[in-house]
Parts: sequence; structure tokens; C-alpha cells
Amino acid sequence: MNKVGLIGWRGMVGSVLMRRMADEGDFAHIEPVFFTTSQAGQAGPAHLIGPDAKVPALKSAYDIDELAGMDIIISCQGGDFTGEVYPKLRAAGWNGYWIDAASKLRMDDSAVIVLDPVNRPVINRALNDGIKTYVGGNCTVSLMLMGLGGLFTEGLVEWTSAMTYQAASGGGARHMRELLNGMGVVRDSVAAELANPASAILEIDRKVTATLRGGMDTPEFGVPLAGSLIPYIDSQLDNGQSREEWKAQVESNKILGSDQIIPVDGICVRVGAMRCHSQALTLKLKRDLPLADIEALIGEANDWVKFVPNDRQASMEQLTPTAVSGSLTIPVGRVRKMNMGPEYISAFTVGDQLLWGAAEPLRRMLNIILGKL
Ligand SMILES: NC(=O)C1=CN([C@@H]2O[C@H](COP(=O)(O)OP(=O)(O)OC[C@H]3O[C@@H](n4cnc5c(N)ncnc54)[C@H](OP(=O)(O)O)[C@@H]3O)[C@@H](O)[C@H]2O)C=CC1
Ligand SMILES: N[C@@H](CC(=O)OP(=O)(O)O)C(=O)O
Repeated sequence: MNKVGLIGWRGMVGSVLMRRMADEGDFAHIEPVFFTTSQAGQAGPAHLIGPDAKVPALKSAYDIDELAGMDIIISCQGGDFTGEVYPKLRAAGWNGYWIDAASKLRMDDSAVIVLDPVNRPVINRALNDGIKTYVGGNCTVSLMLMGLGGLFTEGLVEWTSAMTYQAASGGGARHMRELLNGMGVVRDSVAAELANPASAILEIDRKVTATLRGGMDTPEFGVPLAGSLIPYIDSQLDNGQSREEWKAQVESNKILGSDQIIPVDGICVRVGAMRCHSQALTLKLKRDLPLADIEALIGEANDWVKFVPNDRQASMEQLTPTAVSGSLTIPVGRVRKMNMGPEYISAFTVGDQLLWGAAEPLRRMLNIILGKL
């Protein structure tokens, strides 16, 4: 059996990955070896695998010799870790498969971005060519392509603009806690007035605004997210884009293996959702297609995308973070022709950024390497 080194398994993304691997029975096909950056020597997490499972004690994720004994390594530990350890491991002559959640290696020529329901041919070619490094895409990019991939892979998209509504989880576990604490602080600041149905709403609003401007603890986001939004995600680039916005075009085209770059751009916004990213898209198609054909191309592209009719009730019930959280389903709706012309269509999509946005493409890549998918 292949020895598979698991790094970052107790973090947020890693925990989702472990759960999915257990649910799908993936541990039956591998010999798992758990690594850590902080707890070497402690007991391994056998409970993740099953009631009678046995695993060796945790090994140091900085021990190049131990890592080099693995056939496959999956890391959800983050970009700094990858930047430190991966080059040393390759320099030591290790030629195993490295599967990573972090963005660090994504745009390297020697790495492939994996999203197999969309780019299985790209992955197959890379495996045949002996490529050994496979990286999960940016969550927003992966979720957009899981939803609208049918139009992209048919070569129908001239360009697209994605305006995003990204969940707190994209920042990490502490950001999710800060959002929830913030919601509580805002609510508590007007608890007495809310208890009195006769209180004036504008006075409640004045107090809420005063709390948001002066009474919030925001070490993670820097400004309040609860009761507000943040129209900037990740670092600032010289061209006016945020790094998150920059990833949309470069990663989408790399995933698709485009011969000609498809322009993808928009504004990425953090909103007070927990773990689902939503996106409002404008797509310019290369030709005027009947709406029914567009709907079929979207809805039949993979086993997880679900076409939601452009109907008020269906949109409110099926096309929200509330409906999608914790599920692999990628609903796409609000599809219609726009006023700009018959080639312009709108779409709205939602996806769990810890599942298809992070853990699931890695789990599936492991199974592709093992010949199980
Ligand atoms: N958050 C996201 O949405 C996405 C993240 N990613 C990538 O995945 C990487 C990891 O992200 P994420 O899972 O959010 O990071 P976490 O902060 O949840 O976990 C990272 C590591 O922190 C260590 N750690 C220290 N204290 C704790 C604790 N109390 N509970 C759990 N872990 C602890 C663990 O390492 P150890 O056991 O070695 O101490 C763990 O592997 C990111 O850096 C990014 O590169 C990719 C896509 C999406
Ligand atoms: N930047 C993403 C999360 C993330 O980890 O992205 P990446 O894998 O590209 O670093 C967000 O905040 O929603």
C-alpha cells in the first residue's frame, strides 16, 4: 500500500479533508502517516480512521528523511510551510507526489492546479508527463469553474466578470469566530431597545453604527465584518487588483489549460457568511445561444452542479450559503440574458469553500494517483 504523509490534518481545511476521506473509505487504500509542526511524538489520530485503527506516533513535518519515506504527501499546512519544506524535500531527491492546498506552488510550471471534474484531461496529461506536484485552486476560482465549467470547456466564454461574496472561513478559523463575536456585540449593543417593540428604529440604527465604528474588537479582519462588509481580500497589487482578484484569471486559465487567455476579472468582497462563497457573474458568450441550451450546458457539466431555475422562491431556497453549507452541491441560478445584448448572460452561484473550494479536489487527486478514480 502507498505510504501517504498527511500534514495539516488538524487545521480547518485538513479536518474537512480527514472527514471526507473517512466518509469515502479512502483510508482503506493507503497507509496513512500523520505529521505535525508542533506535536511530534504525541499519539497519532487513529480515531479519524476508525474505532480499531492504529497509526504511528506523530512525526515531525520538518524531518526531511521521514517525509522522503512517503510515496505521496498531502499538505494543508499553509504556504509558509510549503515554501520552507518542499524545496528541501525535492532537493534531497524525493520524487513522490506532493498534493497541496496552499497557493505557494500553484503558478509554478512544474505544478498542475487540480479540479478534476473540470480539468481531468489536463491532469491525465500531466500524470503521463511525469508531473509530481498537484495543487488545489483558489476557492473562489474552483467554485466558479465547478458551477460554470460547462460553458468554459465548450469554448463558449469570451470573458467573464465575477463579483464575489466571500465567507469568513476564507480567512481561517479565527476569522469565523470574530464574525460571530461581532454579531453578538452588535446585537447586545441594542438588546434593551430590541426588547421594546415601541423603540425607534433610527435610534437602534444610530447605536448600531456607533458600535460598529467604535466598539468592536477586530484583530483578524481589521474592520468589522458583522453588520458590514469588506470590499478587499488579500494583499494589494500595483495594478489596482487585490491578490484574490488577480488569481481569478491566472488560475482559471491554468486550470482550463487555455491556449488563449480568457479574461476573468471582478471585485472580491468579504461578507458575513460562515463557509460558503457566492459569486454574481456576467458572462459574455462568443455567440447568441438559446437560454435552454445554456441551462443544459451548465447543469449537465458534472455530477455536483445543480441548475436552479430563475425563479424567486427557488433562488431564495436553493441559492444561498444557508442552503449549501456543508454540502458538495454547487447550485447555479439567476441565469438570464442581460440588457447589454443576447450574448451577455447573468449567473449566480454558491459553493462550500472548505469542500470543493479546498479539501475535495485534493482528496480526489489522491484517488486519481491511486487509480481509484
Ligand atoms: N482557510 C481556507 O479557506 C483555505 C485555506 N487553504 C490553505 O490551507 C492552509 C491551512 O488553512 P487552515 O486549515 O484554515 O489553517 P489552520 O490555522 O486551521 O491550521 C493550520 C495548522 O495550524 C496548526 N494549529 C495550531 N493550533 C491549532 C489548533 N488549536 N487547532 C488546529 N490546528 C492548529 C496545525 O498544525 P500542527 O498540527 O502542525 O500544529 C494546523 O495544521 C492555508 O494556509 C492555505 O494555504 C486553502 C484553501 C482554502
Ligand atoms: N483567499 C481565500 C482563501 C484562500 O485560502 O485562498 P488561497 O487558497 O488562494 O490562498 C479567501 O479569503 O476566501
